Amino acid sequence: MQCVAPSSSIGFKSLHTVSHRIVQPTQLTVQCVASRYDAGAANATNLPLSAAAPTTTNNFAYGGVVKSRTDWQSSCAILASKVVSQQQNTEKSNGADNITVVNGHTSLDLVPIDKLPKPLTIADLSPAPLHGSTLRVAYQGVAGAYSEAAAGKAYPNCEAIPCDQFEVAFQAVELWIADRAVLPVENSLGGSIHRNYDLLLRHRLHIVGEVQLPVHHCLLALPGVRKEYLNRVISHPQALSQCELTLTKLGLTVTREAVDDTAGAAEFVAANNLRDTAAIASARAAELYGLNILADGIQDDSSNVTRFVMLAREPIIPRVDIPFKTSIVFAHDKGTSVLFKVLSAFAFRNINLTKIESRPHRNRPIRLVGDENVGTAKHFEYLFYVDFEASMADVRAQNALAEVQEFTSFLRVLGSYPMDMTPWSPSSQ
Ligand SMILES: O=C(O)C(=O)Cc1ccccc1
Repeated sequence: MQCVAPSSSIGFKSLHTVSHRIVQPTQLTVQCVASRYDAGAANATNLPLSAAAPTTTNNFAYGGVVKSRTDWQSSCAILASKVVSQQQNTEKSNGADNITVVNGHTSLDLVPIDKLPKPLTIADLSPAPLHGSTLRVAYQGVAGAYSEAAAGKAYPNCEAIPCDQFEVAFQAVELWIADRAVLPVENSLGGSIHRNYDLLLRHRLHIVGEVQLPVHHCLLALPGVRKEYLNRVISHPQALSQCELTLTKLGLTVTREAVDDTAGAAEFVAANNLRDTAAIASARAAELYGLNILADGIQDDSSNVTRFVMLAREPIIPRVDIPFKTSIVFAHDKGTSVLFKVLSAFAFRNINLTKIESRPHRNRPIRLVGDENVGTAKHFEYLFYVDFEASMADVRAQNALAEVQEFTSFLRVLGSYPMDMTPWSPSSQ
């Protein structure tokens, strides 16, 4: 995996003077910092993309399974037109003048059979980047963040693009600066990352994949610093909570401070030469920012794993020949036992649920239930996020969702995507 910013927008500045503020949401820029620590890390220490203002897209107007199906149909149509144009090219190549069309270029040379372009398979039918062949994957954080590792696991030869906020990673995809965004959504120790679920709703990106990444935390400090010198530990809030017990066991009952990402914490310690502060981050972050590993594997549970989802502008075509998962979000409609009815729609079809999560419904916080005799009862309104093990190409899933729609006031399919089936092994990530 490469860790570079798009070359058109790279600017070299010193770590202390660089400004990477975006003036308008439509003018995302990337700046690359020549590393103070070592020349080899220069690529890896790109300053993240940043944004001035969050978008205010209202996804509720867009929600609904019918709309999502329409989306699928329109992307199928686009992809079908790609296939047709490929067929037309092939037909051209079989024409009387024997001109072969290879990757859009015509050639009068005879091409050996093994060099002919391979036919498209269903796996090719995900939108390809328009500029060159390297997939650009936006993640929140700086080089050495776990999200960067997740991007590399999902797309081994990708170009990872650091962003200073998740909002920016989303916008980078929406504005075609990146092809995918990677987003941590839940952790085996810390539970769901709620803010990121809210982001999924506020944007129109589709989940096109997932990866589960074993997370191995290290306690990092400047060379020569010992545990006894520390009076502060900084990291991403999830990392701090995943290491809480171990930190206490190590005698580190010092102040904890939350920062945006683990590798950013390591970079901060190094850049500011902080001899009283340690960071919780990966071994790779230690290497990149010239820090020592004071303690290795400090997560409270060795089976610490984080689930990330991959987001794209277009959905992928769902398949039934490999295990697929589908993620949906819905809101209650009027009536009783709505959640029971919704979950039964899956249970009766033997569709396994892998996740259910409720979040307060921000746009409609309260539901009034009138009763003339007693008064007006008020309930909180919730959005429910459900993941189930079936593809949207599976008729069981289609029927279940048609039924779910009857009981819900809002339903959106966030994506139907291949399940991460890699064997589980705690790693040294
Ligand atoms: O901060 C990071 O490195 C992230 O990618 C977020 C995160 C934090 C802790 C565990 C997994 C992911």
